[in-house]
Amino acid sequence: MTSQTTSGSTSSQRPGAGAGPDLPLVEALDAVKKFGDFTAVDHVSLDVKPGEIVGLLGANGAGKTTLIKMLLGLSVPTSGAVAMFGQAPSRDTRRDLGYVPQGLGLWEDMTVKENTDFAAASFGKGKPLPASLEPSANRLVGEIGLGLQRQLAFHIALSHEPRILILDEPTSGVDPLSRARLWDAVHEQAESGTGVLVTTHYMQEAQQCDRLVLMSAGKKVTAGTEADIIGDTTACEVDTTDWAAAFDALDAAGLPVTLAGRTVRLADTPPQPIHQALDAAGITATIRQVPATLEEKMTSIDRAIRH
Ligand SMILES: Nc1ncnc2c1ncn2[C@@H]1O[C@H](COP(=O)(O)OP(=O)(O)OP(=O)(O)O)[C@@H](O)[C@H]1O
Repeated sequence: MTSQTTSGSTSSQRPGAGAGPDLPLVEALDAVKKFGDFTAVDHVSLDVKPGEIVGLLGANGAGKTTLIKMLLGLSVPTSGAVAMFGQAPSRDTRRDLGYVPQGLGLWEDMTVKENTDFAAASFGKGKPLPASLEPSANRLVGEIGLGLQRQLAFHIALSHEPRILILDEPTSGVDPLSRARLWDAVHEQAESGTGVLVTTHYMQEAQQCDRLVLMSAGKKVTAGTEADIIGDTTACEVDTTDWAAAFDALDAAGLPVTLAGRTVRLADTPPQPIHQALDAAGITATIRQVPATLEEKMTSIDRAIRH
């Protein structure tokens, strides 16, 4: 890694000067961020290479946004290093960055067109509004719906053709159709070589990423492809005519039972305690061991850490 921490001396490299196909566009190496005695990010390493979509997952407060702010150069690591295009993040490196923060970062008292014009002037290039935003061009951003606001923030983030796109929960509060469209656009970007780092709470979105990094309480707790993360973890599916009674009995026994439709499932639990709880409640059922889903694996990792 050729970077310095954001507080370090300047690099002789220009943004992207050494960025070959496999060199990271953004990178954190053993990054730590403390707020007083509280450690929000605890020795986390992560990178995003051209053309890949990396999903950053974790419950509220896991440290995702704090890590992103360090990668962007908006917050200085307490220790460790962060780099963008092989050098310390700066105003210069941010020219090749598209960033949609959780709060969207739009000027609400300016019109849609004024927002895009302002961004185009700042970056020295821009793109015309897409057809879906054109009818709202002269409306104040504060007066259009959240879905259109998100589309606008995404359009602005892509207008200067960034080499890295960082999206902090880009689809929260967005309807399923708009979410699917946004993900189409994310894939299109990645196929053209842009690296994408995206935080999300939605497992269906996590499954669209090439690699995943899961954070919990500031730490990176697992990373890899969906298959790497699930590994050989299994879940038990309970086949019974009375799924509601089975659910209640397993829940009362303190087992980690969930419902997928009407299918009763228990992740990371051997069949024996399930049989015992069902027998005790007088419920006849067949138990099948099946591969765990990504969500079940994530939940079980998180539960193990918290206990
Ligand atoms: N400036 C700050 N001062 C003190 N604590 C902070 C500060 N910024 C973040 N934190 C704390 O650091 C922890 C991580 O916050 P962060 O926003 O990075 O989590 P997150 O994973 O992005 O969560 P969410 O999904 O809710 O956005 C939280 O406990 C938060 O309260």
